Amino acid sequence: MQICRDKQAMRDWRGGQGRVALVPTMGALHDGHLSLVAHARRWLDAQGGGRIVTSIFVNPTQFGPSEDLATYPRDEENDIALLRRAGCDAVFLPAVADIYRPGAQTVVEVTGLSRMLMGRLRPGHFRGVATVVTKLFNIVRPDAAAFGEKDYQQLAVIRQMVADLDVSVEILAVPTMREADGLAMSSRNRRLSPAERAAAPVLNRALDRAAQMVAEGAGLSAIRAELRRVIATEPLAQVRSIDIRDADDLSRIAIIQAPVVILLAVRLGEVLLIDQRVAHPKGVPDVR
Ligand SMILES: Nc1ncnc2c1ncn2[C@@H]1O[C@H](COP(=O)(O)OP(=O)(O)OP(=O)(O)O)[C@@H](O)[C@H]1O
Ligand SMILES: CC(C)(CO)[C@@H](O)C(=O)[O-]
Ligand code: BAL
Repeated sequence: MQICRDKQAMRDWRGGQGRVALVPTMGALHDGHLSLVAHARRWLDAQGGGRIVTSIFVNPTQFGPSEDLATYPRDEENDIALLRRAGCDAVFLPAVADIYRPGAQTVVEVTGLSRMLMGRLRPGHFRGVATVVTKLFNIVRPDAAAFGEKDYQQLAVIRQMVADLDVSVEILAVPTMREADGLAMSSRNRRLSPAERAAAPVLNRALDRAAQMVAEGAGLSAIRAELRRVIATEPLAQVRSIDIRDADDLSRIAIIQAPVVILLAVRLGEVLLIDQRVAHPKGVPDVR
C-alpha cells in the first residue's frame, strides 16, 4: 500500500493509475470505514477493476471554535495497518498546511442543505466538508467516492455539490455498520465513558420504534413524542435534535406520504452522537 504524505506524492501516484475510488475519512478507523473500502472494491470490480485510495485528514474547517478538533481521536499507525489488511491500495495523509495554503479565499457551499438540521447545530460545518471534499476530488481525481449513510445530511450535501458543479465523480452510499447492540459505529464512540457507552444504543432503539410507527401510519407528533420517550429512558442521553424529513431532499413535511428519514442528534456527556433511519409508510414501496 502506497503512503502519500502530501498532495504532490498523491498526484504522482494517481498519475500512473487507471480507475480509482476514493474513501474520504478523518481516521480513527473502525469497521464502518472498512465497509466503505469493501463497497468501493465491489464497485471497482463491477467496472473491471481499479485502485482504492483512503484519505485520512482531520479537516479543521468543518469544526466550530467550541467543537472537538483538539480531542478528535487519532490513531495513524493502527489506521494504516487496518487499511493494508482491508486491501486498500494507497493512503493519503496530508498535513493541514499542505491542504490549506495561506491566503486561500475560496470555499464551496451548498447553500440550502448546509444551513438546516446539523448545519444549524454546527454553523459552517458543511461548508468545511464541501470545500475539503472538492479539494480531495481535485487532488485524487477519483472516478467514484464512498460515503456512509450514517452522515445522511453530509451525503445529501455532497450529492448536491456534485450535481450542481458538474463534478464527474460517482457517489457511492454505504449503509451504516453497527455494533452487536445496535450502536452505529463512530470514531467518537471511543470517547464515551462505560456508562455512556451502555446508554448509547438507545438511539438505535428509538429509531427502530419510530420506523415501526411510520410503517403503521402514525402521525409526526406521535412519532416525535415516542422518540423523546424512548431516549428519556436513558438519563445520560440528552436530545439535541429530532427531525423527520423527506428522505430525498430533507425538506420539511406536514404529513408522511413518502419515505422519510428520521434524524437524531443526542449528546452523551461530551460526545455528540448522530444516527438516522429511512422509514417507509404503509403502501409506499422501498424504491430507493
Ligand atoms: N458506522 C458506519 N457505517 C458506515 N459508514 C460510516 C460509519 N461511520 C462512519 N462512516 C462513514 O465514514 C466516512 C468517514 O467518517 P468519519 O471519519 O467522520 O468517521 P465517523 O466514525 O463518522 O466519525 P465521527 O465520530 O466523526 O462521526 C463518512 O463517509 C462516514 O459517513
Ligand atoms: C467526508 C469527510 C472526510 C470530510 O472531511 C468527513 O466529513 C467525514 O469523515 O465524514
Ligand atoms: N463524520 C462527520 C464528520 C464530523 O463529524 O465532523
